[in-house]
Amino acid sequence: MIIVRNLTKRFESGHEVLSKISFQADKGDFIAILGGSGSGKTTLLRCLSLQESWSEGQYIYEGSDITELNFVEKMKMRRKWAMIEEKPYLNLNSTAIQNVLSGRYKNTSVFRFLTRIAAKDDHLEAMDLLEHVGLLDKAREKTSKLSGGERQRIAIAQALVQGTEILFADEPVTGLPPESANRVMEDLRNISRKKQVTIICTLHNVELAERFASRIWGLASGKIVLDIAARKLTLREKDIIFK
Ligand SMILES: Nc1ncnc2c1ncn2[C@@H]1O[C@H](COP(=O)(O)OP(=O)(O)OP(=O)(O)O)[C@@H](O)[C@H]1O
Repeated sequence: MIIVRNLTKRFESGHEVLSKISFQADKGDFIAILGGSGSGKTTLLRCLSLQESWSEGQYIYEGSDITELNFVEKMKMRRKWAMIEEKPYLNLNSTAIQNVLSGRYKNTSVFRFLTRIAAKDDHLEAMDLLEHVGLLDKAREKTSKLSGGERQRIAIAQALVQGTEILFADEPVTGLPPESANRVMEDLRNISRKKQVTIICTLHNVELAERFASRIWGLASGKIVLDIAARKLTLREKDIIFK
């Protein structure tokens, strides 16, 4: 469980980009963050994934106050989290399964890291994740031959092979054709439901948030102005978010 209280982020210029953000997120929540351009969506995701420092606020994960942890403890905590971006970082010359397994090497022994020899269990888990994202039949395919949507689904499997408990996704479907975007969103939903991974995802597309997420946050001027169980938004709610 994540509990955040009064997260505030100011950049050096003094510009307050996030103001007193508070929420609780549970295992298996699939949260879509909607908001206009410049509302602070990416900054919020970067703060929550500890890629940006905070100015003020408390961040509790599984009972530990993260803001009070030292560097090593924070690094250990971060191993349970993963981030996927609009353009996934994959080795296009490797096969799909090799890319998925490369997520595992971050948490593995030096010998395996150097030799890139995967344990049988890791291999089975990677295959299981490829099945989850519907790409088992493409496991041996070179990644350069896969479509944008398929690459994003490989990135999701790669993120999860680390035993990830929280997945942050920054605009994971931007630029994908509608069918591929639907498929990526469907995979994220399945993973949150079946593997109880907490997913926090920024989106531009309201309809995708309504259809696939379990919860919608509306962000405007650095504040959460709407926090509801996902459903079709009313015109008034859209106005509040995108005014
Ligand atoms: N490093 C930085 N220094 C100063 N201001 C920044 C920095 N990064 C972002 N900002 C500002 O913070 C605000 C929020 O930016 P952010 O990228 O989080 O918005 P966003 O909601 O993700 O926007 P978009 O949907 O256009 O990607 C913007 O006004 C932006 O100019």
